[in-house]
Formats: sequence, C-alpha cells, structure tokens
Amino acid sequence: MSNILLDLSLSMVKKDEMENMKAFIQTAHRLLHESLGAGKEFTGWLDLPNSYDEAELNRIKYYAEKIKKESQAFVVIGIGGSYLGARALIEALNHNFYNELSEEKRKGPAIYYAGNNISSNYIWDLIDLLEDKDISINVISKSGTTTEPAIAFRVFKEYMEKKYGKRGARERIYVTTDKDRGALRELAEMEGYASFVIPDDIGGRYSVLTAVGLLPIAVSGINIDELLLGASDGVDEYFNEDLDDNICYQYAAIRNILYNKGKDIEILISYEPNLQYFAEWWKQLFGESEGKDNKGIFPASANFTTDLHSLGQLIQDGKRNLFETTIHIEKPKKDITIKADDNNLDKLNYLENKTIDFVNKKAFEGTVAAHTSGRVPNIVIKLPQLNEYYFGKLIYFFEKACAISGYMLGVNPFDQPGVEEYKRNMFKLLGKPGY
Ligand SMILES: O=P(O)(O)OC[C@H]1O[C@](O)(CO)[C@@H](O)[C@@H]1O
Repeated sequence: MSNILLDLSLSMVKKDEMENMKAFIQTAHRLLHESLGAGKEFTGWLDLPNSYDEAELNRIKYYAEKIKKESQAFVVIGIGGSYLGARALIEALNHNFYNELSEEKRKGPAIYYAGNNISSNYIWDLIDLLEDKDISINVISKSGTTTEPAIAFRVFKEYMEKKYGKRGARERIYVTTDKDRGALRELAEMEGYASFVIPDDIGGRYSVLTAVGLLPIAVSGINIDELLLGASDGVDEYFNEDLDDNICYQYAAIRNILYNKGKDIEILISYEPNLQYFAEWWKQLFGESEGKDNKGIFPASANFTTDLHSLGQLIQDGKRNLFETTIHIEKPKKDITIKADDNNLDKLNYLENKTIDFVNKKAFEGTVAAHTSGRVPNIVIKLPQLNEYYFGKLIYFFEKACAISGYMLGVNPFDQPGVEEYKRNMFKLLGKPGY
C-alpha cells in the first residue's frame, strides 16, 4: 500500500551513526509518552486525532457550512500557531488560485488573513477589498491577549457592527480561544459569539488539528475527516520506539546527528508552489520548539525550482552548514503533456510527449545530485499524493518528530519564553500600564 516514505540514502549519515541514536530515541519516546519530559502538560496533541470529540467535530462542520452559505469572504484573524496551520493546509490542498476562482468553482468563500502583522496598510487594503462582499470572521487566539490579532479584531469588530448592525455581526463572528480564560473568552460570552475551544494541553504551534485549524480548513471545502484519519493513522504508525521501524523517529534522529556535525540550518524544500505556507507552519513548529538555550537548528524554506535561481548558488557552493529536507509529491493532481512545435525555436522538441511533472521530477533528481555532490546532506520525505489523508499524517509526523527532536536536543519543546522579549520592549515603548 502507498504510504509516506523517508529516503535517507543521500543524508550522508552512516548506518552505525543511526544505530548509536537508538538509546536516545527510546529515552525521548519515554519522556513524551510517559509524561516525564519538560512541558509534559502540553502534550494533548499526541492522542488528539484518535480521541476527537465527535460532537465538537460536528459543530465545526455545522458552522463551516453556515459560514459557506452566508459569506463570500472569510477572514481568519490570528498569528503564529493560531493561523499558520490553517493557511498551510488551505493553500496546500486547494486550487493554486483558490481566492481568484469564481464563486461557482470554489468550494467555499475566499479566505483572507489578518492579525498576523501590525501593518495599517495591510488592514486598510483588506477592508477595501472586502467592501462589497458578505463576510464572516474567525478570531483565533489561545491567550486572547496577543497584540496583533487583538488590534485587528478591534478594527474588524467595529467594521462588522457598522456593516451588519450589532445583532447581525454577532451571527458572523466566530471565536476560537481558551475554555475559560482570557479577554477573548470574556468577550465571546458577553457578546454571545459562537465559540470554539483550544484545549489547555495543546500549545499554539501544535493546534492545527483542533478547532484552530479545522474550522477555517473546513470552510475552504477541505475534507477534515480525511485529514484526521491520516493523523490518526500517524498516531499508530509513529508510535514504535524501535528506530528501525519508525520513520518519524528516524527524521528526528538524523536532524540531531547532522546538527552535531555543524549543520545548523535545515531548508525545507518543495517543488509545489502551494506548499509555501506549509513550510511557514513547519518553521514555527521547529523554530519555536527547538530554538532555545542558545541551541537549535535554524529552519528555513525554499521553493524549487523557483529559488534555485536565487538561492541555488549559496546552497550549492556557500558555507557548508546546511542540509535539505525535500517534501516530494510522487503524483501530481493534474499533468500537462509537452507537444512538438514546428519551428522549435525554443529547442524544446526533445521534450515532446514528456509531461511537465516529468520535467519537475528530473529537476528534483538533478538538484539532489548536484547539492549532494556539493556536500549538502539531503533527506527526502515522499508523499504518494497531495491530499487530505497524507497531509494529515504529515502534520502528525512533523509534530511528533519535533517533540522527540527537542527532547534529544535537551530543550523543552513546548514553551517559547524568548518570544516575550520583544513584546516587553514594545509594551514599554507603547506605555502599556505595568511595563
Ligand atoms: O494564540 P495566541 O495566544 O494569540 O498566540 C499566538 C502565537 O503567539 C505566540 O504565543 C508567540 O508570542 C506563539 O507561540 C503563538 O502561536
């Protein structure tokens, strides 16, 4: 049966180096599964796909349908883990030009994002774009106090109330936040907004398979049952503590081996442009989980072949402190056959009857060969197809690999104390009371 596969043949790591990681992997496995590790109170994501509350799932589907019916545009307000996972999957699993499609062709409203920056230009332009559209909004914040989404929501709440009146706005505002704490929870109760809960034991960057991600994802027409099925199969498949039989743990182990050899930048590569935000989600997951105590691999991303024409030189020939992890999609959703041309001025007739995906795959093979000859270790994660099932499983694969990798690195993979530093300075400069 087809499955996600991990190809380590070009990772430049020897078999015995992997063997030597077995004991560390088993320790990390126990820290995670027996709740013995740092941040153990934030491991609710581990079994979530297997224990999903059916009633909650049905509520998500119900409101997703309501939003679809009532809206031409849907605005997701959130930052970091409170929007990246949703955006990653909405873009990866839909049409490349989803928002530009006609309403008949699209399976849901156009989806826009706010509260992920503090640019007045951005908010202004978004409001301008939404002027003649019927909209609904989903404000997502676990703490309920993050500045960026809080400011955006203040603007959008006023906008909605002007456009639809207080009662009408109430019907179109959806809140995803903590069960009982925070300003957003208080507001949701006070205003009577439909609301969803981010479980206490799941941090922002691990929350894509909760209502945080599932509501916006379902609104875009993606099958969330298939997504959860993939993740749920991942729970079983990536449980085995024997390194030989667990590709998720192999990925965690090899990252640590490479890091200890001075490879402190990992570039996540894809040959599909609509995986750009999947890479953004992955960057937060690994960056916020591992980058602490003066340690951690810097997670970067590139889209090939596009970036081969900008970053390719550096990867091939620059400082040898990086490795690549490619997400390789075996079968495209659609393909195009290249035809012969009578004039052949572009000299492309040698590709007659080959498909564009065939060329993309040759570009991948050629690139991996070039970069490994330039001493860049390459890890390849192969997915049979770009669909809900495999991406659900891949999400879980990375979440778990990240937790295991963080424990092997000796950090708490579930906190993010460093992020507070810029906030404190900003609050002081803004004159926030108490700072
Ligand atoms: O959901 P919240 O509480 O608004 O947080 C959003 C993001 O901000 C951070 O807390 C960092 O400040 C991330 O960890 C999180 O994903």
